[in-house]
Amino acid sequence: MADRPLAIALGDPAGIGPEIILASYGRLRDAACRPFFVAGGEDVLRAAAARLGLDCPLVAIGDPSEAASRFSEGLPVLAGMDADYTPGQPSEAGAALALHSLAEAVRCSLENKATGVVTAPVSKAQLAAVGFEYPGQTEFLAAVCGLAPEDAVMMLAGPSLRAVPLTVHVALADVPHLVTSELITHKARIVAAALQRDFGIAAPRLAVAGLNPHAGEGGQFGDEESRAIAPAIAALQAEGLRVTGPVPGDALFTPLLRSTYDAALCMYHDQALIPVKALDFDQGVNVTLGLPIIRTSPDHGTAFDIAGQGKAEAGAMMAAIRMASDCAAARSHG
Ligand SMILES: NC(=O)c1ccc[n+]([C@@H]2O[C@H](COP(=O)([O-])OP(=O)(O)OC[C@H]3O[C@@H](n4cnc5c(N)ncnc54)[C@H](O)[C@@H]3O)[C@@H](O)[C@H]2O)c1
Ligand SMILES: N[C@H](C(=O)O)[C@H](O)COP(=O)(O)O
Repeated sequence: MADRPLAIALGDPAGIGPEIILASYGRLRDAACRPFFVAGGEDVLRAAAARLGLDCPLVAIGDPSEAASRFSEGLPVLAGMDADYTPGQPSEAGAALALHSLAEAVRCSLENKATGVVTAPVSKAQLAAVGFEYPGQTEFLAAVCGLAPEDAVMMLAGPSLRAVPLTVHVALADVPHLVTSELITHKARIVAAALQRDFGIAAPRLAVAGLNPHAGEGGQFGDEESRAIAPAIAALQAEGLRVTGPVPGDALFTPLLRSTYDAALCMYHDQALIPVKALDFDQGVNVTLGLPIIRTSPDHGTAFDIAGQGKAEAGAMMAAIRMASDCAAARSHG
């Protein structure tokens, strides 16, 4: 089923999701990329196109199986879910649509009607206001796939760097207690397997960051390196994985060191995400590793401050669609 489409989740309709989806369709329609459809939001997308003067025909579909044959006619949109389009003004109705669209896109993928999910940005605060019980979509995806939260691994990937946060949507004060050998070995194994399966890297090289300045300076600035990180690296090496570290966080992203690994395993959210967004913001992709389904997302958020103004760059959304398409190809050839 080479033309099984990707399912796009609309994201928060008050954010830049609608406009970057429309722009991505315009630029990818004739590219060597898998066809895709949007799970709901036909009125939202039509209003966004009108506001921004985008010439993007929409095609209402009743089932994902119609998407591939109609993709050249217009952007296929699964009928039946909608809300008002009020860019920059998030609402509970918009958050509810974002949640329905996400759930529907994932359902299509789990039922093999779609080949993977690309999620446009949501607001975690807005989702929480309508009862979403997860800190982020990564944790939601783990749950709907029947996995534990630590089995779904966030990776940010751009042309310059792939980086994985060991701890994700938690307070910085909680990080030292969450850095354990068990969590490091667990996530490193998932990353290595996913780099093989989805990215075609036969023998992935991982570099593991330290938590403290100078990776602890021999214990002077903290014991997480000696207590948890170094033992985890030794255990992974004993399994035959190509793992180095603990590497001081301020050295890990120099151009020279970046050339020595395929992914950096970082200890906390911003240690991993700052370098990717600094180097590759317009091409960065958030990909969830370890799931039975493919899931990618642009590396940025809802950008309510610029929504509906024609200022949003669609590069990261296009990169997310392309990466999902490439991962699907890698899995079908694996
Ligand atoms: N993939 C996701 O679903 C995702 C990712 C990150 C943050 N978020 C959510 O987004 C909301 C806002 O988060 P934030 O303000 O920290 O980050 P943000 O990425 O939304 O915005 C940060 C800055 O980057 C700009 N920006 C973002 N995307 C852009 C684009 N494509 N083109 C041009 N400029 C762009 C914004 O205007 C803003 O100045 C939060 O509620 C957060 O939960 C969602
Ligand atoms: N941590 C991500 C980022 O800052 O880019 C973002 O919040 C998305 O997370 P989910 O994919 O888990 O929603």
